[in-house]
Amino acid sequence: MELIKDLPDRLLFAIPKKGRLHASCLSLLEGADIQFHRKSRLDIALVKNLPIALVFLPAGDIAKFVGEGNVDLGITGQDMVAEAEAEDKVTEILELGFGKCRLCVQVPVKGGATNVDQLVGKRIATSFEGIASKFFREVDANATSASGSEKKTELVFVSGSVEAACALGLADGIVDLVESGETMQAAGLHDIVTILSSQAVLIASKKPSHPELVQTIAGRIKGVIAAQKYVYINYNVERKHLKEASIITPGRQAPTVSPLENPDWVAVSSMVLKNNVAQTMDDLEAIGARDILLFAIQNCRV
Ligand SMILES: Nc1ncnc2c1ncn2[C@@H]1O[C@H](COP(=O)(O)OP(=O)(O)OP(=O)(O)O)[C@@H](O)[C@H]1O
Ligand SMILES: O=P(O)(O)OC[C@H]1O[C@H](OP(=O)(O)OP(=O)(O)O)[C@H](O)[C@@H]1O
Ligand SMILES: [Mg+2]
Repeated sequence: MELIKDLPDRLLFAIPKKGRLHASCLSLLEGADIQFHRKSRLDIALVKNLPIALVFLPAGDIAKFVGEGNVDLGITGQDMVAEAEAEDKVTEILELGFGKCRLCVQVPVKGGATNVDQLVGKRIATSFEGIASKFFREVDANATSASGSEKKTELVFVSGSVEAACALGLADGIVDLVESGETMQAAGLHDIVTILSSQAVLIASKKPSHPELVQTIAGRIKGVIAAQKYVYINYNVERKHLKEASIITPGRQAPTVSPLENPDWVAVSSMVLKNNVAQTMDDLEAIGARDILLFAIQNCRV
């Protein structure tokens, strides 16, 4: 941290140092042309082409550091922001579209509880102590007012491999993340409640040291994300079908329409959502569009 104190002129940008979000963050930085060289074992890297220092921290600590203003900007999961109770202390600038998962109450498929009320007074293993205790305090309170019993659900902290806790006899249920559901199913568990949905986000402290640089980085990252989300489509269509074509590929403002030598035909180009592009091409073919070409977008500002 001494090195950080020596960097007053640089914006401090925290990146998860390992784990699920690390690789996607590095590719975002590359797409945003944030150039750096990280020396082996060093958790600080100076950016060569901007007055920024990257700080590599555990994803779980980033919300706290940004919330306290120790670093200006960071990428972490919305679950981590909630767990650090930093929702009011940071500004969420942008959802990044990766690290998507749900934080769920999970119980054994065989012989486990069928709803959360049946977990009152039982043991729950989790590494999300803050969120889980808030959730079960409410479940306990509802059970108390319904039945008069004052049982308290017990939380057992585990730092990883949470799914093993039930099989090992440590807990009757767990609170942990689910993405594909593979880990949960392999452990013989199923989810009975989703406490929150999460994805990676770009967050800033309430008073960043270089507000204009925060905007520059946010703009660049927005461009990289939009470029991943859209492709560029180009095709020829008979002028009489232009209205239908514009409905199929409306673009962000409007499609670009250019005349062709043959006055009955026009060339159309437009940005379209990547995840629906096969359907878009089918629809264009159905109205007689020809020479449909698709291009990847390297980067953009939209
Ligand atoms: N399976 C997953 N799919 C998608 N996103 C996930 C998944 N697991 C975790 N995440 C997201 O990534 C963030 C960091 O999780 P990660 O597993 O990298 O950290 P960790 O559990 O503290 O570290 P590690 O697993 O390396 O010990 C989580 O807070 C969550 O937002
Ligand atoms: O639904 P899935 O696609 O199976 O993903 C969910 C798993 O991913 C995370 O674990 P991670 O791999 O980070 O290991 P950890 O338990 O050591 O944190 C999370 O804690 C779940 O165990
Ligand atoms: Mg993990």
